[in-house]
Amino acid sequence: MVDSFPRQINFERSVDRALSAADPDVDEAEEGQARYSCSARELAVVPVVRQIWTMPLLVVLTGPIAAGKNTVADALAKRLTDRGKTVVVADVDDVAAMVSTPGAAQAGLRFAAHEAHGALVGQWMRSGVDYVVVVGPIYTEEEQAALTCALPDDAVALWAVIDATVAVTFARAQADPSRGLSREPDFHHAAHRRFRDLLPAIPADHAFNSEEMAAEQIATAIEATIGAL
Ligand SMILES: Nc1ncnc2c1ncn2[C@@H]1O[C@H](COP(=O)(O)OS(=O)(=O)O)[C@@H](OP(=O)(O)O)[C@H]1O
Ligand SMILES: Nc1ncnc2c1ncn2[C@@H]1O[C@H](COP(=O)(O)OP(=O)(O)O)[C@@H](O)[C@H]1O
Repeated sequence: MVDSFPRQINFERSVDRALSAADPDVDEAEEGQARYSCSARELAVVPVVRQIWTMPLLVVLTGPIAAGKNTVADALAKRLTDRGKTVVVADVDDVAAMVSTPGAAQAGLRFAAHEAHGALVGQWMRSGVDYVVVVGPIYTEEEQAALTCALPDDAVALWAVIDATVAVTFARAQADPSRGLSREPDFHHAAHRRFRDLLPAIPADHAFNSEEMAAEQIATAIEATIGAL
């Protein structure tokens, strides 16, 4: 069973960082402005938030193979586009699939695919879209850095883990004839173990158990979180 464990949201870290950089005296000023309905600290947030919101919000969906990341990404994208938002969905595997036969892994280009994906996402984060939804096995610190190092300064990211037990993910993979490697027991279990071992180092703001929540429910919960930011 997987708990839902909200952790510190990166957005809050970004605002705090920007606030302290913007005005070191803001706490003192706040004292003198207490009679106004907006404190100096709240007023100082306005330009910071405006600066942050001129760029897309990044939503990162990671988790084990067949946990439901792509299904949730599609459901979230549909919900957002139904509200008139523009959404880019960028899956690491789609970039890895650009390496022709025998493929990225055999050619030793799996990590290069993460770096190319990071560069691509970095460019989309400088475009006029409203949301960039990233999907992929972004587990290690190096895989995380391949994504985050190309982001604009002050990019705001919400990280969500979509999780399920290996018994369930393996059954799902087995049931999908369009899958290749991930239907093989040894590969699937080793990849799942890698995720499980690295999970504590993933900067997850939320984790969702796709055995307990339908994809639509998970997408709704993520949409509510980003709506509240
Ligand atoms: N080398 C390597 N290391 C780690 N993870 C890997 C690797 N190769 C494939 N994958 C993950 O396996 C999923 C895709 O497998 P498939 O069976 O659908 O296709 S394929 O055989 O890779 O073409 C897909 O995960 P999901 O998107 O979660 O299903 C890939 O991220
Ligand atoms: N709650 C759920 N959320 C997302 N996918 C689910 C859920 N329950 C079952 N699934 C199924 O799991 C399978 C794997 O989903 P997929 O999105 O391809 O996983 P991933 O992208 O993590 O490899 C799909 O057949 C999907 O319909």
